[in-house]
Amino acid sequence: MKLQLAIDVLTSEEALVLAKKTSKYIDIIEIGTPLIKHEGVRLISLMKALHPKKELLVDLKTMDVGEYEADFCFEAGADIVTVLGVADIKTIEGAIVSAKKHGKKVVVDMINVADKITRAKEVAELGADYVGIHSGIDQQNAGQSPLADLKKLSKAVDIPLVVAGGINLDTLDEIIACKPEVVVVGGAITGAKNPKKIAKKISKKIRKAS
Ligand SMILES: O=C([C@H](O)CO)[C@H](O)[C@H](O)COP(=O)(O)O
Repeated sequence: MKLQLAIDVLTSEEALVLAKKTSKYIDIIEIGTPLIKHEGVRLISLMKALHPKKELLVDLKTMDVGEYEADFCFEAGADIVTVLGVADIKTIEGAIVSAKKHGKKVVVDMINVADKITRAKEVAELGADYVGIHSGIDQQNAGQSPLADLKKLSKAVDIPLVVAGGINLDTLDEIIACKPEVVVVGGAITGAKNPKKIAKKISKKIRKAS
Protein backbone atom coordinates (compact mmCIF):
# COMPACT_ATOMS: atom_id res chain seq x y z
CA MET A 1 0.00 0.00 0.00
CA LYS A 2 1.35 3.43 -0.97
CA LEU A 3 0.82 6.91 0.45
CA GLN A 4 0.18 9.71 -2.04
CA LEU A 5 0.36 13.33 -0.95
CA ALA A 6 -2.16 15.51 -2.83
CA ILE A 7 -0.81 19.04 -3.04
CA ASP A 8 -3.73 21.33 -3.84
CA VAL A 9 -2.12 24.66 -2.90
CA LEU A 10 -1.83 27.39 -5.53
CA THR A 11 1.84 28.27 -5.80
CA SER A 12 4.88 26.27 -6.87
CA GLU A 13 6.83 27.68 -3.93
CA GLU A 14 4.34 26.35 -1.35
CA ALA A 15 4.10 23.03 -3.19
CA LEU A 16 7.86 22.54 -3.27
CA VAL A 17 8.16 23.34 0.44
CA LEU A 18 5.42 20.80 1.30
CA ALA A 19 7.03 18.11 -0.87
CA LYS A 20 10.43 18.74 0.70
CA LYS A 21 9.07 18.61 4.27
CA THR A 22 7.17 15.36 3.79
CA SER A 23 8.97 13.44 1.02
CA LYS A 24 10.61 10.98 3.43
CA TYR A 25 7.15 9.59 4.26
CA ILE A 26 5.49 9.83 0.85
CA ASP A 27 5.56 7.30 -2.01
CA ILE A 28 3.75 9.37 -4.65
CA ILE A 29 3.82 13.18 -4.90
CA GLU A 30 0.65 14.55 -6.50
CA ILE A 31 0.48 17.90 -8.25
CA GLY A 32 -3.21 18.56 -7.55
CA THR A 33 -5.78 19.85 -10.03
CA PRO A 34 -5.87 23.47 -8.80
CA LEU A 35 -2.06 23.53 -8.66
CA ILE A 36 -1.46 22.26 -12.20
CA LYS A 37 -4.07 24.72 -13.50
CA HIS A 38 -2.52 27.61 -11.63
CA GLU A 39 1.16 26.86 -12.19
CA GLY A 40 1.25 24.80 -15.38
CA VAL A 41 3.46 22.12 -16.83
CA ARG A 42 6.78 23.71 -15.82
CA LEU A 43 6.11 22.62 -12.24
CA ILE A 44 6.06 18.97 -13.35
CA SER A 45 9.68 19.15 -14.57
CA LEU A 46 10.74 21.10 -11.51
CA MET A 47 9.14 18.69 -9.02
CA LYS A 48 10.58 15.66 -10.85
CA ALA A 49 14.06 17.18 -10.90
CA LEU A 50 13.90 17.74 -7.13
CA HIS A 51 12.38 14.31 -6.34
CA PRO A 52 13.66 11.98 -9.08
CA LYS A 53 13.15 8.82 -7.02
CA LYS A 54 9.50 9.54 -6.13
CA GLU A 55 6.58 8.71 -8.38
CA LEU A 56 4.95 11.92 -9.60
CA LEU A 57 1.21 12.05 -10.31
CA VAL A 58 -0.44 14.94 -12.11
CA ASP A 59 -4.14 15.17 -11.25
CA LEU A 60 -5.27 16.39 -14.65
CA LYS A 61 -8.84 15.06 -14.33
CA THR A 62 -8.93 15.08 -18.12
CA MET A 63 -12.39 15.34 -19.70
CA ASP A 64 -11.39 15.53 -23.38
CA VAL A 65 -8.28 15.05 -25.56
CA GLY A 66 -6.96 12.29 -23.31
CA GLU A 67 -3.90 11.37 -25.33
CA TYR A 68 -2.93 14.98 -26.06
CA GLU A 69 -3.04 16.10 -22.40
CA ALA A 70 -1.35 12.97 -21.05
CA ASP A 71 1.44 13.19 -23.67
CA PHE A 72 2.73 16.58 -22.57
CA CYS A 73 2.59 15.66 -18.87
CA PHE A 74 4.53 12.43 -19.36
CA GLU A 75 7.04 14.26 -21.54
CA ALA A 76 7.53 16.82 -18.74
CA GLY A 77 8.27 14.10 -16.17
CA ALA A 78 4.95 12.78 -14.80
CA ASP A 79 4.76 9.08 -13.98
CA ILE A 80 0.99 8.92 -13.56
CA VAL A 81 -1.90 11.09 -14.80
CA THR A 82 -5.61 11.04 -14.03
CA VAL A 83 -8.51 11.01 -16.48
CA LEU A 84 -12.18 11.26 -15.52
CA GLY A 85 -14.33 8.15 -15.53
CA VAL A 86 -17.28 10.28 -16.72
CA ALA A 87 -15.34 11.26 -19.87
CA ASP A 88 -16.05 9.61 -23.19
CA ILE A 89 -14.51 6.14 -23.38
CA LYS A 90 -12.35 7.40 -26.30
CA THR A 91 -10.85 10.07 -24.02
CA ILE A 92 -10.00 7.45 -21.40
CA GLU A 93 -8.57 5.20 -24.10
CA GLY A 94 -6.43 8.11 -25.36
CA ALA A 95 -4.87 8.66 -21.93
CA ILE A 96 -4.15 4.91 -21.69
CA VAL A 97 -2.58 4.92 -25.18
CA SER A 98 -0.32 7.78 -24.10
CA ALA A 99 0.66 5.97 -20.89
CA LYS A 100 1.57 2.78 -22.75
CA LYS A 101 3.55 4.81 -25.33
CA HIS A 102 5.61 6.42 -22.54
CA GLY A 103 5.81 3.41 -20.19
CA LYS A 104 3.75 5.33 -17.59
CA LYS A 105 0.41 4.91 -15.76
CA VAL A 106 -3.18 6.15 -15.68
CA VAL A 107 -5.72 6.48 -12.86
CA VAL A 108 -9.36 6.69 -13.95
CA ASP A 109 -11.09 8.88 -11.35
CA MET A 110 -14.66 7.70 -10.67
CA ILE A 111 -15.85 11.04 -9.24
CA ASN A 112 -19.52 11.48 -10.30
CA VAL A 113 -19.70 8.18 -12.22
CA ALA A 114 -23.17 6.73 -11.59
CA ASP A 115 -22.39 3.05 -12.22
CA LYS A 116 -18.85 2.75 -10.88
CA ILE A 117 -18.61 -1.03 -11.05
CA THR A 118 -19.48 -1.19 -14.76
CA ARG A 119 -17.15 1.70 -15.62
CA ALA A 120 -14.32 0.21 -13.56
CA LYS A 121 -14.63 -3.08 -15.45
CA GLU A 122 -14.67 -1.25 -18.82
CA VAL A 123 -11.53 0.76 -18.08
CA ALA A 124 -9.74 -2.26 -16.63
CA GLU A 125 -10.44 -4.04 -19.92
CA LEU A 126 -8.95 -1.06 -21.81
CA GLY A 127 -5.71 -1.29 -19.79
CA ALA A 128 -6.07 1.40 -17.12
CA ASP A 129 -3.64 0.91 -14.24
CA TYR A 130 -5.86 2.09 -11.40
CA VAL A 131 -9.41 3.13 -10.63
CA GLY A 132 -9.77 6.09 -8.28
CA ILE A 133 -12.55 6.10 -5.67
CA HIS A 134 -12.91 9.76 -4.87
CA SER A 135 -15.15 12.17 -3.01
CA GLY A 136 -14.15 15.63 -4.21
CA ILE A 137 -13.77 18.59 -1.87
CA ASP A 138 -17.21 20.01 -2.77
CA GLN A 139 -18.74 16.60 -2.14
CA GLN A 140 -16.90 16.30 1.19
CA ASN A 141 -18.31 19.69 2.16
CA ALA A 142 -21.76 18.22 1.49
CA GLY A 143 -21.03 15.30 3.82
CA GLN A 144 -19.77 12.61 1.42
CA SER A 145 -16.91 10.17 1.98
CA PRO A 146 -15.35 7.54 -0.32
CA LEU A 147 -15.61 4.68 2.19
CA ALA A 148 -18.88 3.06 1.05
CA ASP A 149 -17.79 3.02 -2.61
CA LEU A 150 -14.36 1.73 -1.65
CA LYS A 151 -15.93 -1.18 0.26
CA LYS A 152 -18.24 -1.95 -2.70
CA LEU A 153 -15.60 -1.69 -5.44
CA SER A 154 -12.92 -3.59 -3.53
CA LYS A 155 -15.23 -6.61 -3.54
CA ALA A 156 -16.48 -6.20 -7.12
CA VAL A 157 -13.40 -5.45 -9.26
CA ASP A 158 -9.83 -6.71 -9.64
CA ILE A 159 -8.14 -3.51 -10.83
CA PRO A 160 -5.94 -1.80 -8.17
CA LEU A 161 -7.81 0.95 -6.32
CA VAL A 162 -6.71 4.44 -5.35
CA VAL A 163 -8.83 6.16 -2.68
CA ALA A 164 -9.14 9.87 -1.94
CA GLY A 165 -11.48 12.27 -0.25
CA GLY A 166 -10.89 13.86 3.13
CA ILE A 167 -8.87 10.97 4.53
CA ASN A 168 -7.23 11.77 7.87
CA LEU A 169 -5.79 9.99 10.91
CA ASP A 170 -9.30 9.35 12.30
CA THR A 171 -10.67 7.73 9.13
CA LEU A 172 -7.50 5.98 7.98
CA ASP A 173 -8.03 2.61 9.72
CA GLU A 174 -11.34 1.90 7.94
CA ILE A 175 -9.78 2.88 4.60
CA ILE A 176 -6.72 0.69 5.16
CA ALA A 177 -8.94 -2.27 6.07
CA CYS A 178 -10.24 -2.28 2.46
CA LYS A 179 -6.66 -2.75 1.20
CA PRO A 180 -6.51 -0.12 -1.56
CA GLU A 181 -3.27 0.06 -3.56
CA VAL A 182 -2.86 3.80 -2.91
CA VAL A 183 -4.21 6.03 -0.12
CA VAL A 184 -4.33 9.71 -1.13
CA VAL A 185 -4.15 12.32 1.60
CA GLY A 186 -4.34 16.03 0.87
CA GLY A 187 -5.69 18.57 3.35
CA ALA A 188 -5.04 16.45 6.45
CA ILE A 189 -1.31 16.82 5.74
CA THR A 190 -1.00 20.04 3.72
CA GLY A 191 -3.32 21.94 6.08
CA ALA A 192 -1.72 20.63 9.26
CA LYS A 193 0.35 22.85 11.55
CA ASN A 194 3.14 20.31 11.21
CA PRO A 195 2.73 18.48 7.86
CA LYS A 196 5.84 16.35 8.43
CA LYS A 197 4.54 15.01 11.75
CA ILE A 198 1.14 14.04 10.29
CA ALA A 199 2.72 12.52 7.15
CA LYS A 200 4.95 10.43 9.42
CA LYS A 201 2.00 9.17 11.49
CA ILE A 202 -0.09 8.32 8.41
CA SER A 203 2.85 6.67 6.68
CA LYS A 204 3.57 4.53 9.78
CA LYS A 205 0.00 3.17 9.80
CA ILE A 206 0.12 2.45 6.07
CA ARG A 207 3.46 0.67 6.25
CA LYS A 208 2.25 -1.42 9.19
CA ALA A 209 -0.75 -2.54 7.15
CA SER A 210 1.26 -3.29 3.98
O1 LIG B 1 -8.50 15.53 -6.06
C1 LIG B 1 -8.72 16.28 -5.14
C2 LIG B 1 -9.77 17.33 -5.22
O2 LIG B 1 -10.65 17.02 -6.25
C3 LIG B 1 -9.20 18.71 -5.47
O3 LIG B 1 -8.40 18.71 -6.61
C4 LIG B 1 -7.90 16.16 -3.89
O4 LIG B 1 -6.55 16.19 -4.22
C5 LIG B 1 -8.25 14.87 -3.13
O5 LIG B 1 -9.59 14.94 -2.71
C6 LIG B 1 -7.33 14.64 -1.93
O6 LIG B 1 -7.36 15.75 -1.07
P1 LIG B 1 -8.15 15.70 0.34
O7 LIG B 1 -9.57 15.35 0.04
O8 LIG B 1 -7.96 17.07 0.92
O9 LIG B 1 -7.48 14.64 1.16
